[in-house]
Amino acid sequence: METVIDMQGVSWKREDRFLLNEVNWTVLPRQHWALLGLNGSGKTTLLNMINGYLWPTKGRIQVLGRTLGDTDVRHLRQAIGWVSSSLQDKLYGSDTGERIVLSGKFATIGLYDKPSREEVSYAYSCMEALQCTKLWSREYRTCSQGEKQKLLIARALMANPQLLILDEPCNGLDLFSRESLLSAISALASRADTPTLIYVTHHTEEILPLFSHILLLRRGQVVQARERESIMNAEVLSDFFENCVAVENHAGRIYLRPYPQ
Ligand SMILES: Nc1ncnc2c1ncn2[C@@H]1O[C@H](COP(=O)(O)OP(=O)(O)OP(=O)(O)O)[C@@H](O)[C@H]1O
Repeated sequence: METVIDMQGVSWKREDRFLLNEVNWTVLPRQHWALLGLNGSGKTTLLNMINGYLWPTKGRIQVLGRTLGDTDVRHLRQAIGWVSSSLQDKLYGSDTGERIVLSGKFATIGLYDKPSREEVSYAYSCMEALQCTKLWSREYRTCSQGEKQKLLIARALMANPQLLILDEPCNGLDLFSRESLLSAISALASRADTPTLIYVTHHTEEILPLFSHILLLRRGQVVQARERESIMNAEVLSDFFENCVAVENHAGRIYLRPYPQ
C-alpha cells in the first residue's frame, strides 16, 4: 500500500538550532491526521517540507509515493491542497464564490480560462461538499471569515487533491462560525471520495472524531504520533504541554482546562 506521507529522520537546522529534529511520521491511506502543536513548534516548517518548499538538512521524505528530490515538486503540488488563511487576502474581492472555487482548477488567483460545463458543475458539487452553495453568486469580499474558509476548501477540492491540508482553518472564527466550519469538514470527510486530511491546530477541541490519528509536535520534535484514543487523555496531554491539564470529553471532542497545581 502506497504511503501518503513518509518522513524518516527529517531534520532542519537554522542558525545552530534544529527547527525540526529527527521527525519520523507515516500517514497511510484512509487515515486522517490532526497535527497539534503550540506556536513555534514547527508545524508550518513541516508543511513546507511536505510541499517541497523547504529542503531537509537531513532525512528522507516521500509524499504520495514520490520521493522529494527525485520528483517534480510542481507536479506533486497539484495533488496536494494546502488551505491556509494566508491565501484569503490574495484572492479578488469582486470575484463570486463560483469564480473563487473554479479558479482552484487552474491554481490561479482569478479566473482566466472559460470553464467547461462539467467544471462548473464540479465546482457546485465542491461547494455542496462544504455546505456553502448559497455563496455561489456572492462577492467574495462580502463573505464572513468562516464563509471564506469554506470557499477556500471548496477551491482546493476543485483540483481533486489526494491530500488536503487544513492549516489552522478555525483561526479568527467565532464559536458559531467555527462549529459551522467543523460540521462542513465532518460532512466532507464522510464522502467516499474524500482526500486524506491533515488538520493543523493549537486547540484539541477542534480535533473532530473523524481524525483517526494525532501527531504531537513540540520544539521541532515528534512527542507522539498515534491513534487518537491513546493521545486524548489528561496524562499524555499534560506531559505534552508541560502543564497540568484536565480534559472534558463532549461528543468525542476534548476540551482542556489548565489544572491548578
Ligand atoms: N527561515 C527561518 N529561519 C530561522 N528560523 C525560522 C525560520 N522559519 C521558521 N523559523 C523558526 O522556527 C520555529 C518554528 O516555526 P513554525 O512557523 O514552523 O512554527 P508553527 O508551529 O507553525 O507556529 P505557529 O503555530 O505560530 O504558526 C519558530 O521558532 C520560528 O521562529
